[in-house]
Amino acid sequence: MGKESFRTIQSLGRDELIDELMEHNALSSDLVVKGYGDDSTVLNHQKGYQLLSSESFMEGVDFDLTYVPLHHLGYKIATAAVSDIYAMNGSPELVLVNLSVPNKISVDMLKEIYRGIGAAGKDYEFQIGGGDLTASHQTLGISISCYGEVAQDKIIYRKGAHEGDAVCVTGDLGGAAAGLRILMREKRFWEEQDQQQAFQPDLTDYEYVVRRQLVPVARKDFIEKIADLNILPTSMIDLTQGLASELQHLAEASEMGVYFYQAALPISLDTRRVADEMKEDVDKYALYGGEDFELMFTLPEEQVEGLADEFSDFTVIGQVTDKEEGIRMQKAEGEVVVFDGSGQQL
Ligand SMILES: Nc1ncnc2c1ncn2[C@@H]1O[C@H](COP(=O)(O)OP(=O)(O)OP(=O)(O)O)[C@@H](O)[C@H]1O
Ligand SMILES: Cc1ncc(C[n+]2csc(CCOP(=O)(O)O)c2C)c(N)n1
Ligand SMILES: [Mg+2]
Repeated sequence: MGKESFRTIQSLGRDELIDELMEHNALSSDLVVKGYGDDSTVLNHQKGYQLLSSESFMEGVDFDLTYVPLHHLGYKIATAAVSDIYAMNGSPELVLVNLSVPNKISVDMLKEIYRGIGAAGKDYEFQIGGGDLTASHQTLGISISCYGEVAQDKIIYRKGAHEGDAVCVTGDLGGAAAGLRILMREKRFWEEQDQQQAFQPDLTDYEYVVRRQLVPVARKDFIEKIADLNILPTSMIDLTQGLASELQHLAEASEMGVYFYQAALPISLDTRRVADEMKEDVDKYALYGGEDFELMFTLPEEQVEGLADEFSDFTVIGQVTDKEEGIRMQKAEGEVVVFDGSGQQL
């Protein structure tokens, strides 16, 4: 391949890259209700729909073995995979685990990863159904594919948001990014120590954010609550890549715009404290940090109160608008900023 034709992956961006790769897909099976482009792939099934999601973590890119306990790693990747099933209002049933293992990883270390996946299996109620195991030269790679199910009349896509709907998020945002900042800082301290063995970081002041980074929890509780209350959001997505990017995904799929309020972003005090310490803007953690695994959903305005009466762990951050309005955020001081196609603030 000539040098002129070498296009870097960065030059395209993630969504464009996936679109281009998928041009090679030759078949569209009757089994497939929604191929790629939502949180899970949707297949026909006698009783409803089958859901498939997949998640890959690479050492050095998605986790760093110097500060990630292996059982947490197992739990976290399982959380990421099931979160995409919950984001379709489904329930996970089974996972396949693919491991690429370098020599530096022992049997006991792999068992620790599986202990984490097993603990997630208990919490989220899935079975480990199999997988694949291969060697790797340097870095550990783990990928989990999750199979889940949802009734046909209960599935929630990214599309479906209506003008005027309230835009809501569960939990609080930016905590995982704050936790990552702390862990990276401690790693730097550790590397700068002469006697590295002797150094024991004290993370007790940062327990909440470090947990948000290392062992995030997928919102099974929310999915169960809306089932109980017979509430069906008009659209939903999980917050893996940060609010800005996922707002873009939801708005695009729904062919709508969103107007939201910076002051309404739910951010915990622990997260704010870390941003202050780092002299960073805490809203950037929420907007661009990712890995919170909370759910964002849209709900007709008149149903918000009914949900709020029974479930308190969610926040209305704005409303769905016409597509032409784009994605806009009203800052605390009143100024309105527009987000462009890549989810970056203009
Ligand atoms: N290599 C790939 N080939 C084909 N489709 C892909 C590929 N990678 C991702 N996709 C599809 O693109 C869509 C978006 O995937 P993406 O991983 O960005 O978000 P996601 O499924 O919500 O997961 P995450 O939790 O990682 O954000 C999904 O429907 C997914 O199936
Ligand atoms: C060592 C290390 N480097 C970076 C990160 C941050 N990180 C990993 S995945 C992700 C979201 C996108 O996920 P996806 O690729 O699934 O969309 C983010 C922000 C980390 N946790 N550890
Ligand atoms: Mg997702």
